[in-house]
Amino acid sequence: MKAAVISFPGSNCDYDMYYALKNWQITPTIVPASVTDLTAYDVIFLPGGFSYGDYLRTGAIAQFSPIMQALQTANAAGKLIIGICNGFQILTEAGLLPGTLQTNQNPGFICTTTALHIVNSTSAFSSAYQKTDINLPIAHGEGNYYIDDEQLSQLKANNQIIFTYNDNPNGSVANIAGVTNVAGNVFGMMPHPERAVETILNNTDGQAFFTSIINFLNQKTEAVKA
Ligand SMILES: NC(=O)CC[C@H](N)C(=O)O
Repeated sequence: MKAAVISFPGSNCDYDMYYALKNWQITPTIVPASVTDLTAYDVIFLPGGFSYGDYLRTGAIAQFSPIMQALQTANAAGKLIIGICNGFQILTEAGLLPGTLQTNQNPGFICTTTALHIVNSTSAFSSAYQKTDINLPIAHGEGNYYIDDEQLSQLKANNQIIFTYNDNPNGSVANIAGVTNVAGNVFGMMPHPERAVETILNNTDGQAFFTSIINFLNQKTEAVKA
């Protein structure tokens, strides 16, 4: 199983993600945002950070990177595309995920651990969780998820909301922390599962996130073979 971890100028969680993925049956490669072909990869991760210094608006410049056309192609092929924090911001800016990430309701950078509720436990990103509530680190200044009422109804009707905050730290509409696209192959979340994969980190609640993805990819491979 091959994973691309896209590195934008200003990404700072690319090696955290690379390190986390190495614990699973997955071979990660750091791929610069100047690359235009992602066909070699089974799953694509957009890590956290401050791509292009968060200038103009977070993710606003990254959406014009050469890699974005390859991401659109990967999406059309139904590949899993996962954005964490800044990656989530980039995916909304690029129109690959609905909604947008705004400045936190109380402006300022929040760096803490927060409780999340798993709303949809059957997705490719949550199916391995054995519990309904988990704790994950957050670290962002623009994590306030906004979506209008009409699109929010669609998110709910299609089960696209995967994680919500128990104690909404940034003012997100409907406490939303992580969503998928309609097809369920593109996912973004503000919290950082890659920072919660080992006991030495004092939090292993991110493990089942990666296990869910691996299980999904393995089932997909088995289905193709059959
Ligand atoms: N950890 C991150 O990815 C930072 C996210 C983003 N640039 C913000 O501050 O909102």
